[in-house]
Amino acid sequence: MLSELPAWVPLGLAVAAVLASYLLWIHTHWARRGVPHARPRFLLGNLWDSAIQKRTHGSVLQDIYRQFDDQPFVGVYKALMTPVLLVKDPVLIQEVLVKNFGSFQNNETVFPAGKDEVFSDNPFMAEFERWKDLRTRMSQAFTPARVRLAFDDIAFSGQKLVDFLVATGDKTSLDGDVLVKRFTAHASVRVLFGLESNTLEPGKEPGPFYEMGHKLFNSDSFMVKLKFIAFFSCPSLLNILGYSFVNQDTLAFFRKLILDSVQYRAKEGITRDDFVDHAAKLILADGKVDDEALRSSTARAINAFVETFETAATSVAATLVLLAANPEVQGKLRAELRGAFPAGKLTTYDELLALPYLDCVCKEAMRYFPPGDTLRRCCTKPTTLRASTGETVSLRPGDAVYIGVQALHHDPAYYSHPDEFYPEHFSEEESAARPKCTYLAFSDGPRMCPGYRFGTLQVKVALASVLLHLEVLPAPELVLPPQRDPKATVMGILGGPWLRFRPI
Ligand code: HEM
Repeated sequence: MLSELPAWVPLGLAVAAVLASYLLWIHTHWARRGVPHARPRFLLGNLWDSAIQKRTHGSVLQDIYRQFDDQPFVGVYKALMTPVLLVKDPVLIQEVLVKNFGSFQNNETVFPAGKDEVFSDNPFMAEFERWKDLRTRMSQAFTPARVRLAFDDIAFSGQKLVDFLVATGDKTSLDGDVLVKRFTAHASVRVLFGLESNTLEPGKEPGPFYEMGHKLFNSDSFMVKLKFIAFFSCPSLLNILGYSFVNQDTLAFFRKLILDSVQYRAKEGITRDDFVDHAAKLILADGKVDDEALRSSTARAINAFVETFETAATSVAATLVLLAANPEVQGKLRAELRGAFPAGKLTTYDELLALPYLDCVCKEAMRYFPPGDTLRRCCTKPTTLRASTGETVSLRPGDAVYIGVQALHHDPAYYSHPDEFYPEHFSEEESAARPKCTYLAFSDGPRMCPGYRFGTLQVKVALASVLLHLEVLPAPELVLPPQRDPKATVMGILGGPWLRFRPI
């Protein structure tokens, strides 16, 4: 009977059997390890809705986190059934981020050196050996002393923001994202390059610094958009799509900026302890331009600019939206600010940072909408995680581990009013009662955000400047209650953070 079948049939059956075994194998990764796991969709896994930008990554993970309420960790599958361990127990989270950093030194997606002229030199994307040097350089640019020195420049930009809003008046709806990026671009250009930009001129376009910064994460190119989706959902696809994200116009713009500034300062004998001065020492050897130093300084300049421009801006925009939606919190914050700065002008760094309610509001906004809603690590050394409840899970190099920041930040076990905007979450008593690693807006451990002081200062200056002079109102276009936009690369508000500002 068998001999009557065409020759390809047994071969086809064998291929089908191998394929079926393979599919069974990849769909049972967590079951075979005895790890509680979410039931995946065939080949698409559990996180597909975020891969197609239907929902945010943080909210998909939050559902799984809540579904496995009493488990310290959960097995999850990404697209094509790539397994990921979602770590929920704060003790284990501390283990991954801080105590056992030696076994989790890399982020999930690593850019090989030189693949992208800019992002390959960003500590966030760098593999451990290169990370050490890049991280040190980035941290040196944002030491506490340097952040303190930056206060006057940022406060100046805060006043420009107020002037811009007063000139605009309360009849015009403004996209808070564009508005705040005009402010962060203005402040970053002053701090990093010692230049005055025209990003905050009323009635005018935001100008090239805004355009260049905005394009870095919000490219018009379909291919770059696809690469960002792959970056978060299926990093191995970048081996096919390529790792190059930053376009040549942006590179050329910043290269020229650095070179012109360095040469101008050398000619005029100007020194100013900032990014350009440091670049000058590397780039100009005996009056000649060192091309490799110019390349790496340009990459560092763009990375510093993008970090100071984008993430803080998304936080400020989201906080303004939350304040517009919660006028009583806004009123209480304004009262604190007016008490501290009766002349309507921010005086000193120390006075601004000493304000307790401003601190609570900033932390609460980043709890409610954490810009990084998921932390993604890669296991780099075989290790076993042991939960406080006794369960263990063994991990091998290459295994991905996720921490659901959004889920933790909205867990009623750690926050008394998890789904409300409630700054009292950060009162001394509530903060003291919370276990470590349950507030991760800036993460924790050696890979914690090196710009947290600078980012916090930008957020506080922007909020304090605006609230001292203007009432923040929801524009008719604003969707309430505010929600995160699943299509945003970093963080966005669904429908746009539309606001109006009434001078008071
Ligand atoms: C409100 C503003 C900001 C927020 C909420 C924020 C948040 C974060 C978060 C959550 C991470 C991930 C850390 C991890 O993977 O464990 C991160 C990493 C990073 N951030 Fe920020 N950030 C902000 C502003 C800044 C600024 C102003 C800089 C400029 C220096 C900066 C530079 C970086 C870098 C270089 C990394 C990668 C660190 C590494 O992998 O070693 N960030 N940030």
